[in-house]
Amino acid sequence: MALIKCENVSIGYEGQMVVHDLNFEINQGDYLCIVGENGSGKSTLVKSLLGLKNVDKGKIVFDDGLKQTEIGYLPQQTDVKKDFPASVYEVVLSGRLNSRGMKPFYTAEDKKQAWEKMDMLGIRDLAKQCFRDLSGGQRQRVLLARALCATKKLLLLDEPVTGLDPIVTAEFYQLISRINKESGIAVVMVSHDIESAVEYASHILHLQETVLYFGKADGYEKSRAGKTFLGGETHV
Ligand SMILES: Nc1ncnc2c1ncn2[C@@H]1O[C@H](COP(=O)(O)OP(=O)(O)OP(=O)(O)O)[C@@H](O)[C@H]1O
Repeated sequence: MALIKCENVSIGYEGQMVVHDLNFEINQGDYLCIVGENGSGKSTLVKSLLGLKNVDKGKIVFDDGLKQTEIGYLPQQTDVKKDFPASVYEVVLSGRLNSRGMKPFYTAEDKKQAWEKMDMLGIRDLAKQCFRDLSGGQRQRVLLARALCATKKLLLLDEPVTGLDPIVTAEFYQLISRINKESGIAVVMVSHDIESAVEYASHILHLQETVLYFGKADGYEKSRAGKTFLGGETHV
């Protein structure tokens, strides 16, 4: 059973459709990269997957016990307050907010999860440091640990490597790949880095108003959309 199934989904702003007739699904353990030109509707789709924006037509079905509030989300860097005056530990722990319900304090389990995720991402030593003093790569690890605190099933990452240098970018991709393979958490990543998308992802969703390609990553290179996009042309 799919974790998320989009059935004939159209989404727009004030009646003006940005994407239409989207059909695709995300299953447990998948690593889906959403690619497409600037303005093709990737972030709009992400907002709807997170329940922050209603769809205008069709429906998004959540299954396999996944609740929308249990998606671990790593936002675009432009949406992150980089001067946030909190420690790394506090930022990671805040990933537990959604699962806490109305409880006023973090539980021992919340704290255990935060330390576990920091260990998993190799950032335990940074726990007491202020988030705003970190490098871009360290900050992304912290935000990834926070996203992991929020989910057991699905990570949603919106352009997570923007602004990172090539070495840190490669490390970040390997980290995501390891989490996906070892813990079976499904990954949905919006990316402009099409070559890495094909290298690491299991599936590709190419958007341009509608779905130009949805399927296995290894079939994408041979598809018309893939050949054009990978070849550097912009329109299919
Ligand atoms: N709040 C909004 N109100 C009106 N139009 C919007 C709003 N947000 C986005 N749009 C429009 O929707 C279209 C899709 O934008 P979106 O940000 O989803 O694209 P994207 O594929 O994520 O782009 P990028 O690759 O540049 O991040 C664009 O034409 C954009 O101008």
